[in-house]
Amino acid sequence: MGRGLSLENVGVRFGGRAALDGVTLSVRPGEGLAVIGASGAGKSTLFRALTRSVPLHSGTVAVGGRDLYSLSGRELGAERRRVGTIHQAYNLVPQLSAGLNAALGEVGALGRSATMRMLILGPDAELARKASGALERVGLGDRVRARTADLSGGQQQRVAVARLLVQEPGLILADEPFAAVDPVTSERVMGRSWSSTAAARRCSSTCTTSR
Ligand SMILES: Nc1ncnc2c1ncn2[C@@H]1O[C@H](COP(=O)(O)OP(=O)(O)OP(=O)(O)O)[C@@H](O)[C@H]1O
Repeated sequence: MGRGLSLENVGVRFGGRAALDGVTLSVRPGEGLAVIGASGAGKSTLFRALTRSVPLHSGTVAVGGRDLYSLSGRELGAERRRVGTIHQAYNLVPQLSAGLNAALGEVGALGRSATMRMLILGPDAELARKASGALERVGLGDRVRARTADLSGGQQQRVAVARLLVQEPGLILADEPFAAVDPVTSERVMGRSWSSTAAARRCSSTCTTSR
């Protein structure tokens, strides 16, 4: 497939035990896919296979028509900028405001000195607008200046989603992005921020959506 995500016969083993075996699926641009399964079924392992953080025992993972596991370090860096991920640990900076945390989504595209300037002086007007727009989309438009540590767990999780939206990734990979968010809010955030397919709206566990 030209664009989107495609897995063919993917297998991952830990110490000889199969955590994934023969996983084949594809997600076209604009589609969302939720992966739901029992504890220990391999959802997080699938997420790690999609981010190339575990070696494959078999099969291929292609993103945008390119085999993810055959990319060089440099190519992978460029590819990672197109792929946004949300982990179960949100990795926010608690002392910084929600707005600045959301703006940090842009860091991959900024150089080191521009990042330092942003941390010292704050984001420029355009990035600040982008960050508050993303916070608005996750229902936190009124908390842009709030210290992230003072937000609830679910609000912090939404800040992590906003940071991802700032990246404007071509592909979003998320491992339980709404574990700490109530169903009504997660439905609203999904509806505003992600692909509006029924599958994406139902996504509550590990999910992928590509645009
Ligand atoms: N680093 C590892 N070393 C050894 N075994 C592992 C490792 N990571 C995962 N596993 C095993 O792989 C299987 C799948 O684990 P995984 O974390 O992917 O499950 P999950 O579906 O995400 O579970 P949960 O919903 O409980 O988070 C489990 O049997 C687990 O013990």
